[in-house]
Amino acid sequence: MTLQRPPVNSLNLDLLKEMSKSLDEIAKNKSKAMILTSASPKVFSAGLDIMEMYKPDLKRVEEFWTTLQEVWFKLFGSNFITAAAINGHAPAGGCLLAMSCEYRVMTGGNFSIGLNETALGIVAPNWFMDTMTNTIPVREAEYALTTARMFNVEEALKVGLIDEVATDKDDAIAKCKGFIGKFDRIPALARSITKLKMRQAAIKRLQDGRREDLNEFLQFVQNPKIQKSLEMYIQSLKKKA
Ligand SMILES: CCCCC/C=C\CCCC/C=C/C(=O)SCCNC(=O)CCNC(=O)[C@H](O)C(C)(C)COP(=O)(O)OP(=O)(O)OC[C@H]1O[C@@H](n2cnc3c(N)ncnc32)[C@H](O)[C@@H]1OP(=O)(O)O
Repeated sequence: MTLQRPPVNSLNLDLLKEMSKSLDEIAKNKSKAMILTSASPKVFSAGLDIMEMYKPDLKRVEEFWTTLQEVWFKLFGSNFITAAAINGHAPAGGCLLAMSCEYRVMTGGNFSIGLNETALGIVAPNWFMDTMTNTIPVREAEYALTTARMFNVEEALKVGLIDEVATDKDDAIAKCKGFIGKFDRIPALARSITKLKMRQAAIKRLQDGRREDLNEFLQFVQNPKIQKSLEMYIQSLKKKA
């Protein structure tokens, strides 16, 4: 699955809906595996589209958040094998997508990956945190989340946020295929049940608290102080360009 929403693959409602549909198709056509990557030469995904949260239409922003939850359920909780070929920056929601896969290969270069929410004055939702603690040790996750740490490729490899480094996108995809090939001699049902048991607690936590999570998000986007911060953040991104 190749993310292709220039310039930075920010996750807006339309892209999330497309992803959700594609994940359904992959599950339905009984694909063995999926590799998630990006068509951009330098950004895997810039995370959630800030414009979806800035001065939002309430009905749309509710659909936006529930679709994001759905994409996470379908990706994190998939039966099929998942790997991410991370060929560029992966902040926040971009990092969430990568961590929701079972294996991550990142191309070398001046790219970064991490959950930077606290730097924006935002608290990452529990399921973002659960996805991180499913990937790297709890102590490292707490440190990274509280300090909004963006890891460079070497740091990400050292902490286990990524599994391998690749020279370029083709190499990243080849390495993801290498990971997928490891399952050729492992019974598929045993593999998928084991994966889902490992992920069950995080999945159940969001299933049980899904409405509450949505309400927290809706309160968050309607808070005037948050709106002011988002406005300043958007300006800072635009000034940079
Ligand atoms: C107690 C419970 C509380 C509950 C609270 C509930 C929920 C809140 C949690 C929400 C969780 C949030 C998750 C997120 O994902 S927020 C998004 C975070 N993402 C970022 O901070 C990344 C920002 N972007 C960048 O750092 C860079 O763009 C880059 C990805 C490193 C790529 O750099 P570069 O190639 O140099 O591109 P530009 O910076 O020049 O950007 C090109 C244009 O794209 C626009 N842009 C960039 N990122 C975004 C984005 N995330 N959303 C929308 N638009 C974005 C940028 O403004 C440029 O636009 P322009 O061409 O019009 O100037």
